[in-house]
Amino acid sequence: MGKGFFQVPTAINEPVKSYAPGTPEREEVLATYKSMYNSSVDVPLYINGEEIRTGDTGTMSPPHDHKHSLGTYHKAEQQHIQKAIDTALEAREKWANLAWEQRAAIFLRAAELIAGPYRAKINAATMLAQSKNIFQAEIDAACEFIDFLRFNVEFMTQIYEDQPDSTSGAWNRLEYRPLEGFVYAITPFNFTAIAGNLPASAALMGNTVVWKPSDSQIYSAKVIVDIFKEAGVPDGVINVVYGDPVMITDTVLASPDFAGIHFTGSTHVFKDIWAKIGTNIHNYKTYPRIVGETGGKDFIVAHPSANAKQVATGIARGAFEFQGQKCSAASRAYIPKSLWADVEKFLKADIKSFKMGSPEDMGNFITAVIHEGSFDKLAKFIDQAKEDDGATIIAGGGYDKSEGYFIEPTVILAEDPKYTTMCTELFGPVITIYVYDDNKWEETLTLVDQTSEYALTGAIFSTDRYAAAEATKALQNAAGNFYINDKPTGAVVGQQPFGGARASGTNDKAGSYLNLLRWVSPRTIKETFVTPADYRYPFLGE
Ligand SMILES: NC(=O)c1ccc[n+]([C@@H]2O[C@H](COP(=O)([O-])OP(=O)(O)OC[C@H]3O[C@@H](n4cnc5c(N)ncnc54)[C@H](O)[C@@H]3O)[C@@H](O)[C@H]2O)c1
Ligand SMILES: N[C@@H](CCC=O)C(=O)O
Repeated sequence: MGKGFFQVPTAINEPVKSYAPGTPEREEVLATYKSMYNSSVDVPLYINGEEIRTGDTGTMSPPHDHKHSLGTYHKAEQQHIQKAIDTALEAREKWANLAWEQRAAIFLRAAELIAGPYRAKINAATMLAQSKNIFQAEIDAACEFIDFLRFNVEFMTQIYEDQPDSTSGAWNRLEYRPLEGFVYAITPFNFTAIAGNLPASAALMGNTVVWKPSDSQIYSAKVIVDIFKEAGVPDGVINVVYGDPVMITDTVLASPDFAGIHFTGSTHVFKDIWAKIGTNIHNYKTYPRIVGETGGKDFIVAHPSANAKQVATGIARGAFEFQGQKCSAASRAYIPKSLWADVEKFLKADIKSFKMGSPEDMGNFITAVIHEGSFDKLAKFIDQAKEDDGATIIAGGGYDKSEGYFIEPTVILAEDPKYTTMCTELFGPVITIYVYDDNKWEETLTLVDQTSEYALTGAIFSTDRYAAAEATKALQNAAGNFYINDKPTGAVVGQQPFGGARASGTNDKAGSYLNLLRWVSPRTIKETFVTPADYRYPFLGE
C-alpha cells in the first residue's frame, strides 16, 4: 500500500443560500418540510450500528405545533448505556489505528453530503424539531455544520504537522494519540451543527464516542446519524443513546475508561457533571478531559457616539433571531440617555414589523420556543416584570401556548441595572435594557463586567475609537467573543472561534484547533541514531 504526506482540501466556508421566493432551494426545502411533517419516524438507539428499539418511547413534536406528532424515539435502559460504552471501547483500536486521511475522508464526505443531497432534509428537520426559520436552519444545520467538518480536517493536519525540533543525531516526534478510553458527547437542543460537531470532532481525532443528544433535538439528530452512516463512519465509532440524562450520565461517569466529556448546554448541568467526575476521580484510568461550553448573559453596550439605527438593528437581530435561543443572544443592553429615544423608536418599529408563526411560512421571522418548560419559565419572568416596580415592558409581553410555544419578542426597561432579568439567563426572546447617564460611561463598563456570572459574548457600538479601545480593555474578561460595532451572535467557523470563560465554559473554542487538542494525548518519541556506549563526560577523562 502506498504512503504519502497528503494535503487536505483547503477549507472554505459554505455559502449561505438565499431561499428568496422563486429559488429552487426554497421550493425543495418546503416540499421536504411538508413531506416530513406528513410522515412518522421511529428513532432507535444506535449501538455498534445496530438499531435498538426498547419500546419505552417518547414523542417528537414541532414546538410551533405541539399537538402534532413527528414520530417516536426509544429511551435507553442502563444495560444499553453499558453496551454503548463496551462497543465504543471495542471499536477503539481499529478506529484509532486507521490512517488519519481515511478518517478525514469520511468527515469531508459527510460535509459534502450535507452541502448537496441532505441539505433540504437536515434544514427541514431543524425547522420541524427546533422551530427554526429557514435562514436560521440554513446557517446552522447546513452551513455551520459543513464548516465544522471541513475546518476540523484542516485543523487536524495543522496539529499533526506541529512537530518538535530535532538536533543532529536524534529525531524527535510528537504522536497525537487519541485519548485512552472513550469520549462522552452531550449536546443541546439549539444547534444541529453543535449536535453533530461534538461527537464528530472527537471521532475525527481517533476517539470512539457515546453521544447523547437533547430530547428536543432527536428528530434532526436522526438525520445526522443517517449522514454519518452514509459517509462511512464505521459501526461502533459513534454510538447514540437517549433517555434519562441523569441515569445515562451516571452510568458513563462510573466507567473507569471514561476519558473525556464534550458537553454543550446549561451551566448548572455542566457544574453538576464536573462535581460527579471529581467524586469518581480515583476510579479513572486517566484524568478525563472536561470540555463544556455553557450559558451566557450576553450584552450590548452603546457609547454615546454610536449610531442609534445600528444599535437598534444589533438588538433586533442579536436578541430575537431564533427567539433568543442562542447562547450568544443579547439579553441585556446598556444605552446612553442621549441615544435612547432614537434606539427605542427604531427598535419598536423593527419589533412591530416581525411576523410570528410556523417556519413553514417563510415570512415569519419569529417562531416558537423549544418546549413547554421554556415557555412557562419565560412567561413567569414576563409576568413578574409586569408586576415589579422599576421594570416596564415596552414591547411584547404576550404569550400563547395553545398551538405552539409562542412568546412575543419582549423588551423590559429596568431602572435597576441589577434587576433579575439583567442577571439571569432566560434563553428566550426577552431583552432587558438599562438606560445610563452619558457621563457614566466608565462606571457602566464596570457594571457590565460585574453584573453576571457569565462571560460568553458581548458587543459594543461606538464611533469613538478611544471609547472602543477603553471598552475592549475594561471588558477583557467579560466575553470570550467580543464584537465591535456588530451584534454578539453569528460566529463563523474559521473566522470567530467560539466560546466563553467564567460560568460560560472551559473556553476551548469550538471550531478551532484549540478544541481538537483536547481530544488527543500526545506522545513524545525521541529516537537516537548513534546510541552512546560510555557514561563518562569528556572532562572526566579515562
Ligand atoms: N456556550 C456555548 O457554546 C453554548 C452553545 C449552545 C447552547 N449553550 C447553552 O445551552 C443551554 C441551552 O441548551 P439546552 O436547553 O439543551 O441545555 P440543557 O443543559 O438543558 O441540556 C443540554 C444537554 O444536557 C442534558 N442534560 C440535562 N440535564 C442533565 C443532567 N442532569 N445530567 C446530564 N445531562 C443532562 C440534556 O439532555 C441535553 O442533552 C443554554 O444554557 C445555552 O446558553 C451554550
Ligand atoms: N456560535 C453561535 C452560538 C452557539 C450557541 O448557541 C453564535 O455565535 O451565534
